[in-house]
Amino acid sequence: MQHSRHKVSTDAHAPGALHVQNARLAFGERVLFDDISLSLPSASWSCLLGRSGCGKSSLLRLMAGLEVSNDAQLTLEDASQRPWRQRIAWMGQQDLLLPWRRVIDNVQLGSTMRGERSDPERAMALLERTGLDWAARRYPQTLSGGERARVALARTLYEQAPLVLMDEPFAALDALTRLDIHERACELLADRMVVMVTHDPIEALRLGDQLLVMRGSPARIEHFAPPEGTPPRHPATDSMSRHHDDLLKALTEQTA
Ligand SMILES: Nc1ncnc2c1ncn2[C@@H]1O[C@H](COP(=O)(O)OP(=O)(O)OP(=O)(O)O)[C@@H](O)[C@H]1O
Repeated sequence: MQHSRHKVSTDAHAPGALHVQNARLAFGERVLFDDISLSLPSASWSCLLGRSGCGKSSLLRLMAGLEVSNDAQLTLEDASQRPWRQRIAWMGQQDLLLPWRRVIDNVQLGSTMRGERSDPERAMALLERTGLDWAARRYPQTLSGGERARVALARTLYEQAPLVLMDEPFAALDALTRLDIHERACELLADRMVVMVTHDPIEALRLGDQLLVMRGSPARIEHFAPPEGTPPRHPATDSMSRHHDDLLKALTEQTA
């Protein structure tokens, strides 16, 4: 499959970069993280990894404006100074497809829920691009897990949001289906800024322009150099194996 992801500059000052600044989140006495700042270059994937419970999903939710703690803060800013909250799409581990709506109606769900006019032609074009045009009139429960994940991807793309936040979106899929959806997601999201939480180092090494390892308490973010080459990188190369070993070491090392 062809994909159009060009080499991404991870220069924080590159035009179009989005800056996450002064992120802080505490639940009562427990400070999950404090003063985290990072930059998301335009048209790039940033993969967020770290031990279970370190705060990855919480940081993502905070970016999406979904975090509920009273002690939470974060600034999202780019050169345009336009507000970001309305320009974010979310894709989680559960596909959340409504079983009583046909696939094409699930793709257009966002506009339906906002009371906006739907665009069935665009929804259909997205289903074609995810290889699911044949399933447009079907109901979600008649599809496989991988097909449902592709519908969820089409629904995310339908939103046309420049920032896409993904919380382990492919975790429930088997390894081969995951490799296939990596290729599709990489091509289809090539022009977006993606932040993806994942537990899978291979997934991060395959897709990430930027690898962010979260660790410590309160958690900090450390940058881990991605393998050479343009995503989606082939999973079985010497370079991938080396980076995999190093990334696992970084993930399992205790911080001082
Ligand atoms: N609303 C909440 N109130 C209190 N504690 C919370 C709340 N939400 C999350 N936490 C705690 O914050 C910590 C971080 O949770 P979070 O889901 O962000 O971790 P994570 O790194 O995504 O973990 P995992 O990889 O297991 O999904 C956990 O210890 C969790 O119990």
